[in-house]
Amino acid sequence: MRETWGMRTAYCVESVRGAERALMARVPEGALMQRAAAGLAVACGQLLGRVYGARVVLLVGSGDNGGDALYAGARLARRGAGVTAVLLDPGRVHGGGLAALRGAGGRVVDAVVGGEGRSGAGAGGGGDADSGGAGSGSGRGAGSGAAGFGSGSVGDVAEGALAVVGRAQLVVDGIVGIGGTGGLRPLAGRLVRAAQESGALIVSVDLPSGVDADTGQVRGDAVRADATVTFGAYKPGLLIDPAREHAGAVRLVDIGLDAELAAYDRDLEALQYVDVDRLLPVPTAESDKYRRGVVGIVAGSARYPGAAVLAVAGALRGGAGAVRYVGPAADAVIARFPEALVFDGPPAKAGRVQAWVAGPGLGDDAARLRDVVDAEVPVLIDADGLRLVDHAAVRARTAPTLLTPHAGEAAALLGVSRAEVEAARLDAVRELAARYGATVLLKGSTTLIAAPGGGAVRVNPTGTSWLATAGSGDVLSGLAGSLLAAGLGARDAGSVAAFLHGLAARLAAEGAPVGAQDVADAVPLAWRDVRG
Ligand SMILES: NC(=O)C1=CN([C@@H]2O[C@H](COP(=O)(O)OP(=O)(O)OC[C@H]3O[C@@H](n4cnc5c(N)ncnc54)[C@H](OP(=O)(O)O)[C@@H]3O)[C@@H](O)[C@H]2O)[C@@H](O)CC1
Ligand SMILES: Nc1ncnc2c1ncn2[C@@H]1O[C@H](COP(=O)(O)OP(=O)(O)O)[C@@H](O)[C@H]1O
Ligand SMILES: [K+]
Repeated sequence: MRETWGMRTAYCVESVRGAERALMARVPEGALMQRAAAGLAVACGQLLGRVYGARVVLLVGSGDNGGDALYAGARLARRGAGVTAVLLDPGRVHGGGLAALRGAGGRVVDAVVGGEGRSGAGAGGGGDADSGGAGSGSGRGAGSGAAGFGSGSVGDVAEGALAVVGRAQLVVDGIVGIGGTGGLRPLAGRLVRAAQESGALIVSVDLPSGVDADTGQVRGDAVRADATVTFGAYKPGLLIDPAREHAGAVRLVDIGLDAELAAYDRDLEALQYVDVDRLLPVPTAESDKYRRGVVGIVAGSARYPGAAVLAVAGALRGGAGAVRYVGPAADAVIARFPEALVFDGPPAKAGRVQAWVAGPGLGDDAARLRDVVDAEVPVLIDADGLRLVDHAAVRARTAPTLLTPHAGEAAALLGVSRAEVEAARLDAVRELAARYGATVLLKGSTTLIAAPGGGAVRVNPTGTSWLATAGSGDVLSGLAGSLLAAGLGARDAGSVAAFLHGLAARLAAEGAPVGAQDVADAVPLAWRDVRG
């Protein structure tokens, strides 16, 4: 799935809403929703393969997210699909959308016992009756919602609603989009579970209902979709776990928002192949090993010599002209990489170095680490280095600093639990960068890179869980340090390293387990893939 166009960006809800308001002032009423619904219907059609005769069920919430689902359902019904809308809050439903669906021959059932008939539809799903909650214009019905899903306090899910969901081929999740707060409410949860158990394809409208659009957090139940069709812009939650996992394959539908979004700061960005290609440090005719950069590696110990070897392995593939290893594992390093320069004295006396990597397998060697932190060149601190380092000394540094914690190390730095970091990665990486005045690369299922001055957080698009293997973080450290030595800024070095590292793991793994050395060995393949 190689993409040749540039940076993928994501915007928070506030920015999307602002851009939408500006655009809506220039286009006919309802035009944006029609664009969204058209894109949604096309995506559903492609997933179904054959629309004619397909059984499609729309889970329709009380806002415009439900409106999108209804208009898309109308389009599918006109192409011959059997479409049934399940209204979660029959008293509050997008009137124009409901009328469109009915006009196209779609059926309507109420989700809740007692709500039946208020939308003019019994559980059996007769579609001809008039809607109690729906007007014919584009606004929403104005019912009280007293017996509705929104209150979350009514009785049972109607059997008829569960039955249609159980028979669906495709379920469209229009429960809630960017207007949502918290996880799914109980009745929605029941219907979603039924959809999940039915084995139907599930397509979420704009976002999987129940996830936090801005942060990727999931507080409670949320839809697990096969695909999500999002409108105007990616939202951060679509790119960050745990929400990202809920989204399935994400498709962006252009509704004409780009020009308006240009007025807003991006919250998240993901480098693509072309961006990485532009950043890779390629030698020129004037290059020599010093001009290409020397990266110093302070890693490994008598107990963990392997970490030194792996960090050097990463560094040799990162574009620096020379790798200088400083520490007690020189024999192991030389045995594997005779091209490495080695030294067993203090880093300050090791000779010329344009960037340092300190920490993998370091044990308790705080003295060597201190030397590195005092150096006036870019420094990457990882693993044991993060545990040993003097926080005030990091904050006092003037040259770029890149910290590369996994969730456990980030949790220790922040004084919270690992689970809290994993649940709220974006907050954690921003907070760490601000607290330490350093660029922070937070590793894990979603790797994020934040700069100390704020601005867009980078998210790595190439990650793969094959990387969850001992020592692969050491390879990443060496790789990123090498890119620092070659002259990249800390944010670029971290994000390019993560991109190459993930790609290397994919290329090395091809669906089978790999070790950290295999990942290092495949970095040149990743490099060629990017340049090719
Ligand atoms: N603006 C535009 O130009 C365009 C917008 N578009 C579309 O509009 C969507 C935004 O629509 P929106 O603003 O109406 O909000 P929306 O996401 O439907 O939800 C709000 C409703 O949900 C409810 N609710 C809240 N939390 C909930 C929960 N956890 N579980 C269940 N329900 C919950 C809440 O009700 P209440 O809390 O009062 O019960 C409220 O009524 C956007 O995502 C995109 O799909 C596209 O058409 C493109 C053009
Ligand atoms: N579930 C996962 N999905 C994708 N990448 C992962 C996952 N788990 C770990 N990784 C990646 O694997 C590497 C592991 O690094 P780290 O935790 O430092 O391990 P080690 O200390 O053994 O080298 C990191 O690049 C991290 O982003
Ligand atoms: K949704």
